[in-house]
Amino acid sequence: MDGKDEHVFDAKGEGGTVDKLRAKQEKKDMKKAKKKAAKNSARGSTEDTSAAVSTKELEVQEKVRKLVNQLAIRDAIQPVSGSSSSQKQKDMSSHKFWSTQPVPKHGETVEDDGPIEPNTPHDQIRKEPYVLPKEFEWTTLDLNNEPDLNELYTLLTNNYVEDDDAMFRFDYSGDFLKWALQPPGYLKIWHVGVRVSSNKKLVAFVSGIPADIRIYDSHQHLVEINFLCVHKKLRSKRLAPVLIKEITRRSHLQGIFQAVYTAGVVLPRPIAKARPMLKKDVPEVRALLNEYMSKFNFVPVFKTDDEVKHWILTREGVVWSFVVEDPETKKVTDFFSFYYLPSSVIGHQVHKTINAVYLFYYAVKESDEKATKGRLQSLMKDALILAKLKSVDVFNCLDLLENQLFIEELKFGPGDGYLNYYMYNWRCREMGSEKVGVVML
Ligand SMILES: CCCCCCCCCCCCCC(=O)SCCNC(=O)CCNC(=O)[C@H](O)C(C)(C)COP(=O)(O)OP(=O)(O)OC[C@H]1O[C@@H](n2cnc3c(N)ncnc32)[C@H](O)[C@@H]1OP(=O)(O)O
Repeated sequence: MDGKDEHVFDAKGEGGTVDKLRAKQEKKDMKKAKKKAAKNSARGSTEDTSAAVSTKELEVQEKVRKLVNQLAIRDAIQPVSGSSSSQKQKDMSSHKFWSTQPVPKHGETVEDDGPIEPNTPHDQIRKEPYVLPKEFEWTTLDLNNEPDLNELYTLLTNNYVEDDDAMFRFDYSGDFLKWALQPPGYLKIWHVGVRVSSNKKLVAFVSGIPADIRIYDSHQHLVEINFLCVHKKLRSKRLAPVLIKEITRRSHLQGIFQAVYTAGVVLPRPIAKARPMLKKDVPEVRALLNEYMSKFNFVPVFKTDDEVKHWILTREGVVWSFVVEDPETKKVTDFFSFYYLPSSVIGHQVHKTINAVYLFYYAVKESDEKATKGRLQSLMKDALILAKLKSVDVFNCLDLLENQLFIEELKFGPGDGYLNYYMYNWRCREMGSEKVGVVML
């Protein structure tokens, strides 16, 4: 790492609440966009004039972009094919890091399921953190501490996942991050950050949360890895492998040797019957969800009501859940949920944010596919209407669970990318997306 990096990180203190930081970021983006517009203006018109003249045109362009790009970020995470370097599958020998890890190799045929390497005995697990380049130091973030949360928000909002054209970047809110990273049983030591030693600026992060998963017939208590992020100015310096090794070490110390991660992306019932899920619905929703999940091969196992309360129950501005109950028995028959994850529009003069929601967990209770299809279509229509009422621009979903039963009929625009699901230190047979029930944030 050369001395230039330290210079770059002579950051001014970035205090304030997450909202203030967001406003500050928007101001910064606006300034940048204006500068860019002035630079691009062929006639050399002033910044204000060029903005005024192009506003209408930009709005039209934006509408089209919204439609075309609603799935672009997902594609950026893991595109199917194409010419950009991020889209190419490297051969195993050129994966300097991944070729050393217990993961199945490209092209390997897997016929049986099980760990790839045995658990390391506790006394053989490295006790000291991995060594970072000398300018950096490890930090454990405390997300209940406002400054730590703000720093994480700032790092991610400026450096996390973008689409290929660098037009949009995920903008996870502080509340969302707390929800995603503090489920029941979470461990602070799995919120791993890297700071510049000289000025303590947070420049990289990776997180783990505990999760229970069933994959085929195997129930596992494992770690779910997410929010791996390295500051843009520090890319391609092999910091990511050190972060991954460190979160692996911290998982091993807790006796956990498997991980899951992704890389890359209504029936004739009126809306009035899909009422917000209440605390009292938690036990029924848990039972319904676990039962519904039994059809799939790779699913979360909600062991306690607390987990359902944490993950599914509505938190305004983060996640919404609705249940349908039988008017006579008052039993919950179906439920669905979606989470709110806006994307920043990078450097645009007019539009700052795309308000997007993503379909999260749902369950329906029907005996055959035809009935399930009708039921799901009706439920998802309700979900779309409810999202619209919340001023959402885009409703996204993947093609996992039974989403194929409504995607076409409800006119979802197809994406052309895939979100790849991975298991660490676990070999298992491949499965189609219709067998996947795990939804990751
Ligand atoms: C038992 C417990 C186990 C726990 C651990 C389980 C595994 C968890 C795995 C992590 C799950 C994360 C889940 C999420 O959060 S997915 C979200 C990932 N984050 C982003 O896309 C945000 C924007 N990008 C960045 O911040 C950086 O580009 C990142 C940090 C992604 C890489 O930084 P950088 O660009 O500066 O690269 P480098 O020079 O340091 O390192 C290059 C090496 O890193 C490999 N690489 C690149 N991207 C990813 C990626 N998304 N997953 C795994 N590996 C990745 C790459 O193939 C190469 O290795 P190899 O090809 O030479 O071998």
